[in-house]
Amino acid sequence: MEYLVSMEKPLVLLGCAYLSWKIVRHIWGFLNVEKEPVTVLVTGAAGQIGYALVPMIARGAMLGPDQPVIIHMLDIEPAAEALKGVKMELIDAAFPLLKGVVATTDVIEACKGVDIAVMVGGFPRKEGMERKEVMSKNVSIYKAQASALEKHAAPDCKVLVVANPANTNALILKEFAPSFPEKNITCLTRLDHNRALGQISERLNINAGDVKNVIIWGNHSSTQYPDVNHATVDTGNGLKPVRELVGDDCWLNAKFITTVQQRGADIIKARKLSSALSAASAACDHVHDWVLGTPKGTWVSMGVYSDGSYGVPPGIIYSFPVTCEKGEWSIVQG
Ligand SMILES: NC(=O)c1ccc[n+]([C@@H]2O[C@H](COP(=O)([O-])OP(=O)(O)OC[C@H]3O[C@@H](n4cnc5c(N)ncnc54)[C@H](O)[C@@H]3O)[C@@H](O)[C@H]2O)c1
Ligand SMILES: O=C(O)C[C@H](O)C(=O)O
Repeated sequence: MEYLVSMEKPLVLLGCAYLSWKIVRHIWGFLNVEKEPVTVLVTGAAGQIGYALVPMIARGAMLGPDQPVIIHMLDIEPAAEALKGVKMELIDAAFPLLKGVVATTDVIEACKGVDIAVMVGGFPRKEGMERKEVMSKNVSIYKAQASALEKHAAPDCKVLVVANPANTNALILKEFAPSFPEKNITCLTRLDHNRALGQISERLNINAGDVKNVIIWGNHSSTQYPDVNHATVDTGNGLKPVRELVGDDCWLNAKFITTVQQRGADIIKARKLSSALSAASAACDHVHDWVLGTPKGTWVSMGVYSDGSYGVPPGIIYSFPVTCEKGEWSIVQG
């Protein structure tokens, strides 16, 4: 009884604080007060992915339709003119959410105060190459840019590495920016995740939005393992396992897996250039879910720092199923 009486006051105070917070939020929304802009860095912004990505960010596809943004774009000197052109086009598109654009070849200016860094700068592979073959060129970029990010970005900056080999570049960034929280450095395997959703939806002739909970395990390379063992389809009449609906384990265990593993190479073969619009879209999905949260009952794939889950050696960047809440990812267990 005494215990309950002693708890009464703090509970009432907590209740009042919660109510006041709800009222302030309500009035804030009612007055339509604009949010503070979030600063997003895109490196390699004059390249193919950059060109597809920056308008998506400026339109709210990454951080939501009510979140103003400032975009910092970095590229190297030979691409400076092209970068200037991208800036001109961003201005010409008159995006209401876009509150500022910086286009620069100076890595320090680019990294200053950024809240989110999407690291696309680097060289893509050509037809017939594996992604690890661009390692010697690209890894040195990530060594050099790690310390600029560490020194000049916002302290809680979230980093998404897109440039290949993505897991390795993210690991290098983590090694060379030791004060960055490990949780803040991730790499893109959402493109592979979305490709898996796309293959299932094509096979079943349904909308990709009705398929969920595929998993990409491992590396953004041909060794990745696309897993449908827990994937489901929303049939409109409850969730059904993908395996049951597809009803063809031979396809799921062979062709489906190699198609997802080799999709990047197939696109290079067809386009003579590596994937760009799907990569940009996946980068938006990755950051969107990381910052704004994954829907209830849904996980996504992200290349994250391994904590030893599932027997994966700790300290490497590995793609796991994750859920996100309040800007933090956690590996789905079990
Ligand atoms: N993880 C994924 O799912 C995924 C998907 C598609 C592409 N990629 C990779 O993304 C990278 C970019 O692809 P792209 O098609 O946009 O290539 P791109 O060649 O069209 O553009 C890359 C840009 O990076 C710039 N750059 C080079 N060095 C730089 C540096 N030190 N700092 C800043 N910018 C620099 C280049 O000048 C160029 O403008 C490649 O490594 C590609 O393989 C990854
Ligand atoms: O395949 C590539 O080299 C580009 C990218 O990693 C992709 O998966 O499309």
